[in-house]
Amino acid sequence: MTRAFIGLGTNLGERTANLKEALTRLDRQEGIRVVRVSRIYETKPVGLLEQPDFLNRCAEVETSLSPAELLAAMLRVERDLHRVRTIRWGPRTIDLDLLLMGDQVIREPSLTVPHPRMTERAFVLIPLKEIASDVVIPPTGRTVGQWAEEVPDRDHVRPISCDGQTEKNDSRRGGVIP
Ligand SMILES: Nc1ncnc2c1ncn2[C@@H]1O[C@H](COP(=O)(O)OP(=O)(O)OP(=O)(O)O)[C@@H](O)[C@H]1O
Ligand SMILES: Nc1nc2c(c(=O)[nH]1)N=C(CO)CN2
Repeated sequence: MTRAFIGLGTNLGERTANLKEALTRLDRQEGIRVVRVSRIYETKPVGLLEQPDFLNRCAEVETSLSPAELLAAMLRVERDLHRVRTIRWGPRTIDLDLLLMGDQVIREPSLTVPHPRMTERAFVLIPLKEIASDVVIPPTGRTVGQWAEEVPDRDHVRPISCDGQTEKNDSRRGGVIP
C-alpha cells in the first residue's frame, strides 16, 4: 500500500457537490481508499484571473495501484464528472492533481510527481498542510508545512467548512467523506 495525496479543485456548477462526488467516486475505484480529507477552501483563481472562485481541498488515499494506474483512475473520475477540457488553467467542474505518492519522484511526459507547481500554490499547500504538515516533498527535503509558511497569496485561501476529518477512520469504506 502506498500513501498518496490528491488535490481537488472546482469552479463550475455545484462546487461542493462536485468535490463530494469526486471523492466518493475515487473511493469506489478498485485499489483506492480515501482515508483523510482537509476542509474545503474558497480560493481566488491563479493563472487565468477572469474566472469564478474555486473550491479546493486535499485528500489522502491509500492505494495498491501504480502511479500511472492511479492517474488513470483520477482521469476516469474527472471524465465521469463531465469535465470538459477547454482553456489551460480555465474553469472546470473538477480537477484532480496527483500531488505526492510516497517518496517517489516521477518525471515523465504524462506524469510528474510531486506535482510540479504544488510548492508555489497556496490553494494546494494550505489545505494539504491540514492533513500532511510533516510530509516531506521530495526531492526538496522540506515539509508541506515549511513550504506553506512561505507561499504567497495565503490570504486568497479561506476555509468555508469545518467538516474536514483529520482523524484517520479505518472503520468503513468511505467513512471519511463528509
Ligand atoms: N501530478 C499530476 N497530476 C495530474 N495530472 C498530471 C500530473 N502530471 C502530469 N499530469 C498530466 O497533466 C494532464 C492534466 O492536465 P490539466 O489540464 O488537468 O492541467 P491543469 O490542471 O489545467 O494545470 P495544472 O497541472 O497546472 O494544475 C493529465 O492528463 C496528466 O497526464
Ligand atoms: N484557486 C485556484 N486556481 C487555479 C486552480 C485551482 O484549483 N484553484 N487550478 C488551476 C489549474 O489547475 C488554475 N488555477
